[in-house]
Amino acid sequence: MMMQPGTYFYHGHYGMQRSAGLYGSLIVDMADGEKEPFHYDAEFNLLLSDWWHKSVHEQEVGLSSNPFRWIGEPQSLLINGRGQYNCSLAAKFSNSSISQCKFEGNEKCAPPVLKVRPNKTYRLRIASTTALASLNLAIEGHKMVVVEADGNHVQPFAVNDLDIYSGESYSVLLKTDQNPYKNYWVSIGVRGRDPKTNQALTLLSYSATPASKLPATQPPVTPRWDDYNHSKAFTKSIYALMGSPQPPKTYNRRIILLNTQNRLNGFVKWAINNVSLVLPSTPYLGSIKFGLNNAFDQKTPPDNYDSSYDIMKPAPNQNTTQGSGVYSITLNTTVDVILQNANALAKDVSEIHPWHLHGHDFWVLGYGEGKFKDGDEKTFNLKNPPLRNTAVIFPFGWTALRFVADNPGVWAFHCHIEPHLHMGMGVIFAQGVHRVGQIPKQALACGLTGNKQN
Ligand SMILES: O=C1O[C@H]([C@@H](O)CO)C(O)=C1O
Repeated sequence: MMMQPGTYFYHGHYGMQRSAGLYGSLIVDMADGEKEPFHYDAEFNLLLSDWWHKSVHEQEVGLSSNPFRWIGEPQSLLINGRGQYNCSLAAKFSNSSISQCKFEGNEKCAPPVLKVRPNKTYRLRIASTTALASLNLAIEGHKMVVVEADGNHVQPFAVNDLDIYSGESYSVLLKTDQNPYKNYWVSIGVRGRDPKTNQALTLLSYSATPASKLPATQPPVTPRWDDYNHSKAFTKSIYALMGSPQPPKTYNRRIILLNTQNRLNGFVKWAINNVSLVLPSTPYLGSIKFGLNNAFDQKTPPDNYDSSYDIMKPAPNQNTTQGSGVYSITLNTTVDVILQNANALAKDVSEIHPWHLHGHDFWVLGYGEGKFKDGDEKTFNLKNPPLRNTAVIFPFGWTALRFVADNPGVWAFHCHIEPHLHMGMGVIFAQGVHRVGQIPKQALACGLTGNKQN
């Protein structure tokens, strides 16, 4: 497979392996002789994540229990797998009840310091593999120019801070044009949920200044967690770089996916068009290729939801069904997906969900408030929508995506919040499976395909 140059990461996808720490960065460089459409002198790579003290096993058991036990907010935010718990680099500025971390240098938990030379341009590659947290990153005294999103070039734009949701990646350019005799805070905080987690902090440290010299200033303050206008303003500033592939002008099939939080015999679930995803024990690819119809439930999930459903209120009937969630898509057709957010179980609550598609990029055609309705497609951006593989839905809103089903296989499309996927928040797109060649033996090893050859 041809890999598109850019900033990516990999992770385990079985159970909640990603929450347990099974992930890493994956950077694809430009081919020899090819150049990025922007210049930089050096780069840093920041993979962001969140961390709980409770084991992932205990988290999974809690989520699958009746009564339901939610995982709560993370104990730490991590930068390249490193973070602090009961001390903070910036304790004296942020919260007097926590103590200031004392670093001697080279501690395992110490975050990586970004050591820079003055008057250079640095590329920061930033990716988020958090289990839950939506994040905001800011660098004291420095603007960032966004140039890449999920491996695709975007129209450069300058920001003071950047929102990043689980599953996403960005590259930003940073000019080291400030006083080189000072160090500057790099701060990461939680967005979209009432944060109970300390900021993650590290330093942008100019070569003339030792990293041990902490700034005397307050680290950048993360925008209020529920200031969604701030998040929307950032998200809606992202456009494809001129010359990027444009979307087809029309679609063959439109699938509207209602996102709801539900109950099932007292268990708490998430469901899409009232189907809560349960992954079968036989992997889909082999069972579909070999026509093993009893390997998973063959019921086709609906392409839409009941038009009388009031997305602004808790559902009158909170029950959901469960299923294998497989949408069969005709190969090489254009599919529009409208992700429709709604009120969760509790009154006046609707959360952010970053949706991630395997096997494809999609164009993000637009966002809207309330319920998607006929005529809203007139607001779609068909000229320069960004190509991405992850896009958020905001509380009580919708997000419209378009993709061409040109990659034979079986692909998950799911909320990238790990506990939400575990609770059923995803669907499956199957396309052109007869065109898939040899399936690796390991991918047939379990369930009904256990002794299949192909
Ligand atoms: O899926 C979730 O469950 C909890 C809460 O809704 C019920 O405890 C929460 O904050 C989620 O995101």
